[in-house]
Amino acid sequence: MVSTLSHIKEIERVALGGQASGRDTPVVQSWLRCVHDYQLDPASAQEAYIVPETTLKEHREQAEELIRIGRSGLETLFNQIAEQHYVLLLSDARGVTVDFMGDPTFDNQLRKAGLYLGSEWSESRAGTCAVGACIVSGEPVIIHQDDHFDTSHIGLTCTAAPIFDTLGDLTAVLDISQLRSPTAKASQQLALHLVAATARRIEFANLMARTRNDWVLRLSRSPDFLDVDPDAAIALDGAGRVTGLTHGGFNALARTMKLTGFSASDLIGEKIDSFFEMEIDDLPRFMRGKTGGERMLRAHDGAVFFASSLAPVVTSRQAGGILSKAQEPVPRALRDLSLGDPTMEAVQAKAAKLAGRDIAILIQGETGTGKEYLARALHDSRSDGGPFVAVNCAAIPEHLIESELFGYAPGAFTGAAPKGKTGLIEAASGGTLFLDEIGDMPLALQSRFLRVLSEGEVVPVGALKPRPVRFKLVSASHQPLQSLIDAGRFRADLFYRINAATLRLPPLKERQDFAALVDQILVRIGRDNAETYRLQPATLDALRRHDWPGNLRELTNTLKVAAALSDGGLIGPDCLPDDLQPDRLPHSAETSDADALRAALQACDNNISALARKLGVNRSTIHRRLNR
Ligand SMILES: Nc1ncnc2c1ncn2[C@@H]1O[C@H](COP(=O)(O)OP(=O)(O)OP(=O)(O)O)[C@@H](O)[C@H]1O
Repeated sequence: MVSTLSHIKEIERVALGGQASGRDTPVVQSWLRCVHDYQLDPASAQEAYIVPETTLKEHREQAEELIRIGRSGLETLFNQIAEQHYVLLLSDARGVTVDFMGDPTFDNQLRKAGLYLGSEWSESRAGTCAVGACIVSGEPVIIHQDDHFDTSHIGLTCTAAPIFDTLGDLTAVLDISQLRSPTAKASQQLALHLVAATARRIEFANLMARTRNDWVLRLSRSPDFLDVDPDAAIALDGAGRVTGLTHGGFNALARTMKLTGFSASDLIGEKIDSFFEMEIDDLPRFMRGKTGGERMLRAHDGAVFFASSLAPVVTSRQAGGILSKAQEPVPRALRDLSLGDPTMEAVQAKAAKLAGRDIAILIQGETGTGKEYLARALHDSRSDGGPFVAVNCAAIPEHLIESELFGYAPGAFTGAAPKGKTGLIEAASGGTLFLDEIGDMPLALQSRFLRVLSEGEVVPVGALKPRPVRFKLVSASHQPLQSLIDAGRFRADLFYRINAATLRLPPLKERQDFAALVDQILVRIGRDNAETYRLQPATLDALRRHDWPGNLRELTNTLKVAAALSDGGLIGPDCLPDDLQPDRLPHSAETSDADALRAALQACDNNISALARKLGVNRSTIHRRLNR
């Protein structure tokens, strides 16, 4: 084994841009994050950290279902490896070990080494380690002996694989570790294979437990293990839309689309026939008992899989979208979010699960898609209340944003209020801090904010003492933060802190519940004006044809104006702005040709005004069409 000193020197050399001697790329990347992002010092050894009993209880409660579902997989794995003196850790997405199996004879040594229940293996605390590196990269990884950053851990060998939930978010990490191991890293390849296979099985068990009302399509490249240990699994609703998937399922679908840079949640709601040469009615064809040949399934990119389908356990569909895919009740504040759009239903189900948890949420979506609306709904769903403080990082001038966010001490600078000022971060303590357009936060403030998140304290400008703060963080951005990171304008470590889970709002023009949304907004406007509004069919047609670059905000404003211009609450197309005016008759079947137009006119006793009223267009439009 290498000496402590040479290990420290190697990390320092790598941090200064030097070559690493035969290290794997994930190890080098993690070392660089430790030095540059978390400012860890390789020369200062920190023993493993075990969280206090009460904190562990909270983490275990949050991971309770996963622990239950994963238990049999963990036991099987442990039986395979216990003789080699491996221990097994299941950590949550924050790196805290919530389940553990090891040989009790070595309890003391294992506890001291941090291979124990409650140990925290986040990268920012423990330095390069398998659990931490796996949380950051989302990939299986071996961190062997002096791959570890901290010299306290360089005796250990640790191998970890991620576990993703059915909507594609990393929810846990499975790790197996040994106190002592052969020097060669290659000795751990079998361990890597075992953790990755167990993680895959846990994801599958989780998908099966959560999608009892749906079909499950299992896929493998070979027919032999298709029914017992498939490579991938995808849950589908009665209309053939994706409602959940394992990580293997995500990879399989992503490969058929030949797309990169998108996440599993982008695939939720997509129809299965956009990936494979099959319809929903073909699912029974792939059930058990069919021959291998009958179960072949071709993807649109030409790849061939063996497919096996499982019918829903409960066939009655829940009406109204009030129950999420996991059959958890959706809190009242989140119920209005989707009126039948599959993508929004997935967002709603995910939001319902996240709302009560202390998990930092990032909402992505074009301008006006309802990011703040969703942030507030998440806040209103929490039983512990507290203030909701919304800050638009793009709207505050750069020279003011620091004092606005952090506050300042009395006399901190010329022109400051004599009593000082409480910052918005502190004002959100006990509630929710909503940071809109977080991509516009200046870089220097990003580092300060990162410290607030890691230490749970805020230091106002000019103040000497930090003040404790505890808030739920919801951030939003209309720009893809990954591209800001690539451009050096956003810190990657802050990105990981604010983005424990992502909710992605679809643009309005892609929503399938458009008409219901229009109705809902009109009911709200009607309530404010003590009026009842109705739309002429042609008005809805015109609304549907518009592109809505301003999304829900533009739609809400358009409907407010249209309601104000309506006569007796009936909204005709003439109440819409110029760019939405139908310049020709609607393309409906009855009016698309001359015969249909004549028939429609006759039905109105050849009264052009009556036909124009019925179709919701101007009389001049009818005249123009008749002339043509
Ligand atoms: N689910 C919804 N149902 C009805 N109206 C909504 C919904 N979501 C948002 N709105 C309305 O759309 C408008 C824009 O919403 P919001 O401000 O939340 O969007 P945003 O994405 O935060 O916008 P920006 O990117 O400009 O900050 C608001 O008037 C809001 O009331």
